[in-house]
Amino acid sequence: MSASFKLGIVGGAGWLGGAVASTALAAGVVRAEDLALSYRSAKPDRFPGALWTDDNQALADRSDVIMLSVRPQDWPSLELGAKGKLVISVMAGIRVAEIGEKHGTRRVVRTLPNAAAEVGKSYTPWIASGETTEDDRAVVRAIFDACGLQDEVGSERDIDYLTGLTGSGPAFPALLAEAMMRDAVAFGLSPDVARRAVNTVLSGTGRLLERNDASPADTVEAFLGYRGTTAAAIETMREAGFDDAVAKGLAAAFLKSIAMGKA
Ligand SMILES: NC(=O)C1=CN([C@@H]2O[C@H](COP(=O)(O)OP(=O)(O)OC[C@H]3O[C@@H](n4cnc5c(N)ncnc54)[C@H](OP(=O)(O)O)[C@@H]3O)[C@@H](O)[C@H]2O)C=CC1
Ligand SMILES: O=C(O)[C@@H]1CCC=N1
Repeated sequence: MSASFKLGIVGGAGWLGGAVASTALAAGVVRAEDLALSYRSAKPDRFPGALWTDDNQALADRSDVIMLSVRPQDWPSLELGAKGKLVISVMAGIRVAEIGEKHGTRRVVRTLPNAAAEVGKSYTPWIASGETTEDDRAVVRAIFDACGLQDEVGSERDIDYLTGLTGSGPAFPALLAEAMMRDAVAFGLSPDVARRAVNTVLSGTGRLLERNDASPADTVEAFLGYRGTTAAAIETMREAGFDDAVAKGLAAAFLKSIAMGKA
């Protein structure tokens, strides 16, 4: 990877673009003076030393690496020529070939980070077009190593699947937490106590899994082994269709990602 590169984030005012910028700056992957971000509505007041612009072409012209971080429905109207430069997309659904064709480059990387990029804990799968160089790959690895873990995967089909599994992934423990919290409040706990309890369960579980790097099946098995309260709960949840609901949800996300690419 070249020692420094100029990064331009289209849609950098948004959630994910801002999260990647913040994490990449904190990790020293990019310097503030080499960073440009574009906005559409309001100019944000963050990232001192970086350039904010509402001119996407000016951003592209001053950047070596252009990250596309607008919502997929906003991408068709985005006017931006990248003239053979490295374009990294974080957009759900949009295919490598379409991105290359629209922006005039064959150096395209399609990634799918998640919201935990904000705290350096994203999982980011990615796939590169044929003309992407080893230096380009090093840039992608540097940015997304700073955001958490990254893997180059074998097919866009894998990206479509992982869009649900890990791109949407943080929403699923949040969904479980919301259901747990609603149950706790219905039981009679105060919302404050319920929220502290449930959030602590989630963050504590994340830390445990990270430290032990255990297989989830081993973790569940260890809890089932007590034949106590946890086994009573897990077996009842499974009988009520827990595993099936998860599989159906992931299948819906996979199909949605494919459909978004065809729209
Ligand atoms: N958030 C997440 O967890 C994840 C998101 N993604 C992908 O990341 C992309 C961005 O998502 P996210 O950050 O959450 O969405 P946001 O809506 O938070 O951010 C998108 C930003 O793009 C801006 N924008 C839209 N059009 C333009 C334009 N032409 N020029 C400049 N800025 C523009 C929007 O401005 P305005 O304020 O005017 O709308 C907004 O600030 C999406 O494609 C999504 O699929 C992928 C994985 C996870
Ligand atoms: O829900 C979405 O479409 C985006 C992509 C993955 C997470 N958020």
